[in-house]
Amino acid sequence: MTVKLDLTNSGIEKKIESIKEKSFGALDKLLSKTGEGNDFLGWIDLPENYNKEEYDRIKKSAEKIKKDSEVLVVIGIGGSYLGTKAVENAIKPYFGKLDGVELIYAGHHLSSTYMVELLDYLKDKDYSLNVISKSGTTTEPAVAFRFLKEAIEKKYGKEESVKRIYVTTDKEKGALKGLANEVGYESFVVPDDVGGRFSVLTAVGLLPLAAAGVNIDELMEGARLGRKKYTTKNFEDNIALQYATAREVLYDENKAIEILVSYEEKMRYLAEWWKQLFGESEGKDGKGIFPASTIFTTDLHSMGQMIQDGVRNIFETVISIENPEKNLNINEEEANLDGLNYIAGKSVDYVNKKAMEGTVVAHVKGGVPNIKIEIDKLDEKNLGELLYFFEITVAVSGYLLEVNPFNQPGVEEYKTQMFKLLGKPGY
Ligand SMILES: O=P(O)(O)OC[C@H]1O[C@H](O)[C@H](O)[C@@H](O)[C@@H]1O
Repeated sequence: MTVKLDLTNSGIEKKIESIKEKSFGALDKLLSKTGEGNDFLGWIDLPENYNKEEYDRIKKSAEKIKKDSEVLVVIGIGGSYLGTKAVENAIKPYFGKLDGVELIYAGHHLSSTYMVELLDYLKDKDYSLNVISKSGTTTEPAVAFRFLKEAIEKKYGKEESVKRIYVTTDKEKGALKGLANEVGYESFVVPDDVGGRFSVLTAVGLLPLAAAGVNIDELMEGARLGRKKYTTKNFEDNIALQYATAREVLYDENKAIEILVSYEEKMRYLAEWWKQLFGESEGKDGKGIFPASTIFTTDLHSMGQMIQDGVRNIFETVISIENPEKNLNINEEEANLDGLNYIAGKSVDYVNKKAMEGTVVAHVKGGVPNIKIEIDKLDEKNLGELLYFFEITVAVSGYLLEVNPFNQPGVEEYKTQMFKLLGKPGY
C-alpha cells in the first residue's frame, strides 16, 4: 500500500459504519455511470484508456520543447493549470529545476503588471507556448495568449513561432480550436467527457509536465494503481470510499470546513488543485464542505490560533510524507547559546514529525477531528495515485451530498457580470 488512511483521530469511526451502505450506493452510482453528470466520467478509465498515439506525440513534443526552449509558458486557468503546477512543484527541487524546461504560468489571472514583467523576462529567453483551455473561450488565458502570441511572432517570425506554439483544447469546439486549425499549431485534445478539474492526466497536464522533466510514465502508473484500488467495491480495502464516508459524517456534525494540511512546502500547489477539485465539485445547492489549506508548521504561527480555538466547524486532513527526499541532522554545539542541544543528534524531519504528532494531539483536544493520509515518499508514482484517490473521493462525496459533482454552474455568474461591464456583445 502506498497511500494509507488513518481515521483513529477522527472521532467518528463508529458512525462511519452507519452510512457505509449509502457510500456503497454512491460508488456504485459512479461506476455504473447512472448518477448525475454521468457524461463527464471519462477520467475514471483514463489511466488505462487514453489515446496512445497522442501520448507518444506528447512525449515527442516535450523533447522538441526541451531542445529548442529554456522556458515553456503554460497559459491556462483553473483545471487547465493547477494540476500541472501541483505536480511540478511537488516533484521539482526547491532551487533550480528538473532535467527539462522552466515552466512559467500565464493566463491564470488578469494582473497587468505580471504580463508586462513576463513579456520583459521572456525577451532574452528561448521559449515556447502551451495554451490550454478546454472550452477555448476563457477570458484570462485568451487575453494572455493574445499578448504572448504577438511577442513570440515578433521574436521568431511567423513561420518559426507556429512550431513553438502548442494548443490543448476541445477536439472541435471553441475559438482556440478554430485558431489552431487555421494556423496549423500542434494540437492536443481535452476529451469531451473529462472536466477541467479532472484533466491533469490528459495532455493538459502531461505535455507541460513532460517538458519540465517530470516522469509522466510513472505518474500514469501511479494512477493505474489508484484505479485498481479505489474502484474496488469493498469498504475495508477502499480508502477513497472510507475517506468520502468520513467527510460525510463530519459534515453531518457541522464540520463545514476541511483544511488540507501538509508539513512539506512542496505540497502547497497540490492543495490548490485539491481546493478546485473539491470546491467546484461539492459547492452547490447551498451545500458543500469549504476546502481550505495550510502548510505547517508555517501556518501554525498564523492560522494556528483560529484552528485551535476559533469556531468549531473545522476538521483537518493531513497528508503525511513518511520519508523525506532529503534529511539532515542537527549538530551539538558546545556553547548551546540557542538552547537547541536538546534536539542535537535528531534530524530536521524528526522535529517536523514531532510537530505533526503534537499538533494532531493539540487540535483533536481543541475539537478539530483529524484524518491522516500517508504516502511513503513524494514521487511521481505516489502523486499519480494520490490524484486519482482524491478524484474518486470527491465524486463519491458529491453523490453522498446529493449534488452533481461534475458541473460548475455557479462559476458563470461572475463571468456574466464581468462581460456586462465590459460590453461584450450579447451580454
Ligand atoms: O479550460 P477552460 O475551459 O479554459 O476552463 C478553465 C476553468 O475555468 C472555468 O471557469 C471553470 O470553472 C473551471 O472548472 C475551469 O477549469
